[in-house]
Amino acid sequence: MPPSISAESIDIVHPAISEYVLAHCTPADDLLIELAAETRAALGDTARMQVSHDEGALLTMLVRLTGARRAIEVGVFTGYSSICIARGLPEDGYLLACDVSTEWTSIAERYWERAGVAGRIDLRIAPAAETLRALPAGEDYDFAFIDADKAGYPVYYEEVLARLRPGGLIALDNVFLGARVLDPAFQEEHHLTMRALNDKLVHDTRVESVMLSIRDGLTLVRKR
Ligand SMILES: C[S@@+](CC[C@H](N)C(=O)[O-])C[C@H]1O[C@@H](n2cnc3c(N)ncnc32)[C@H](O)[C@@H]1O
Repeated sequence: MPPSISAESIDIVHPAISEYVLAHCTPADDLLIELAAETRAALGDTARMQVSHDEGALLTMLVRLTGARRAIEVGVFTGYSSICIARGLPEDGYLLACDVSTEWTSIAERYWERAGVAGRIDLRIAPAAETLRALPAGEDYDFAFIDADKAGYPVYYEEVLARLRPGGLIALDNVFLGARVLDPAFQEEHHLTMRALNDKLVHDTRVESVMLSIRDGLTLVRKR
């Protein structure tokens, strides 16, 4: 366990570095910029759930680098990350997109159409644990992005891993919980769950993993 720290006392990434990083990625296109703006205008502070541009660009790159054809997203919101994933897939690629909100995903569906990726995305509105458990057994998927309710992460991880091909990749978002994983003052269920999952991944011999300090922390897990 690293030394405990007050979550309020640190910036995970210094704001100046954050700004510099954003200015030095391939820029977001007009559609993603418009989606981010509409999400902010419609949902205010809730828009913070959306992945940042650098993280979205990383998702597209990871999907391309793994040569993924079939992907899963757990946590769609208004569709920014699903567009980034779908764009990395080939024309006949497939993205299973899980969420519980028709309100938020109705925005996503509009933007998927406009991005020309709607045909690749299969939206399932139901608790993701149910959707994943109902998938047939078999290592059919190449890539997964987990970015939904944090208490559900251990189940999402196990269900996705069981369906991932060897060499496939899972990306888990928000593994720092705003640095609260380091601060023992935070003892709610999702804090305990994320701490335990982060610790478990280190010794999980089924995979190799690396925790990246991009944004709120992104762990990449490659199935052996
Ligand atoms: C952090 S947001 C996802 C952000 C999205 N990846 C993006 O970049 O715009 C989390 C999403 O998880 C969804 N969610 C929460 N609980 C869920 C559950 N049990 N099953 C599926 N989705 C869930 C929420 O409705 C919300 O849209």
